[in-house]
Amino acid sequence: MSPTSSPGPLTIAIGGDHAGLPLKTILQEALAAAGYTVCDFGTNSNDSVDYPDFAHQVSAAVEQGRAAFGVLVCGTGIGIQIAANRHPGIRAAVLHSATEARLTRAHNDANIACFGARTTGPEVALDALKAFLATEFEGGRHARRLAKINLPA
Ligand SMILES: O=C(CO)[C@H](O)[C@H](O)COP(=O)(O)O
Repeated sequence: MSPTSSPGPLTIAIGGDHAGLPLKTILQEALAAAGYTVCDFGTNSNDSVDYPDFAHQVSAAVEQGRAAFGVLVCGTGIGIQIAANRHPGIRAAVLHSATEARLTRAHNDANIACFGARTTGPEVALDALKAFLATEFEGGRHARRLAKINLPA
C-alpha cells in the first residue's frame, strides 16, 4: 500500500459504526503506516451508533475533494455502501477480495471502498484496500457507462 504514484500524500477519509470499529482501526493504522494522510470521521467507541451518519461525512469529504478516496466500515459493509451511494458524486463498493477492488477501480471508478467487519477478515480487507488504491480508472467504454448511472435531476 503506497501513495507514491501521487505528487503529494493522498488524503483518505475513513469512518464507520461500532460494528466496523475493529477493522476500521486496522485499516486506518495501515494507511497511516503507508504514508497516507488519514482523516478519521469516527466512530471510535464501542457505543452503538448509526452507520449513515459516518457514510454521509466521509462521502461529503470525497465529493468536496477534501479526500481523494474514502473507506467505510460497518458490520457487513452493505448499509454503509447504500448510504454513501445516495451522494451523486460517490461510487461506493463493498469489497471482499483484491480482484473486486481492482475491477471496481478500473471499471467503475469507485471512490469509496466499503468493508464488513463481521464478514471480511483483516488480511483480505488489507489486500483489497491495497489493490483499490493501486488501481487507476481505465476510462474509455467504462466512462461512457458511468455517465449513464446518475439519473437526470
Ligand atoms: O452492518 C451494518 C449495516 O449494514 C451495521 O453495522 C449493523 O446493522 C449494526 O448492527 P447492530 O446494531 O446489531 O450492531
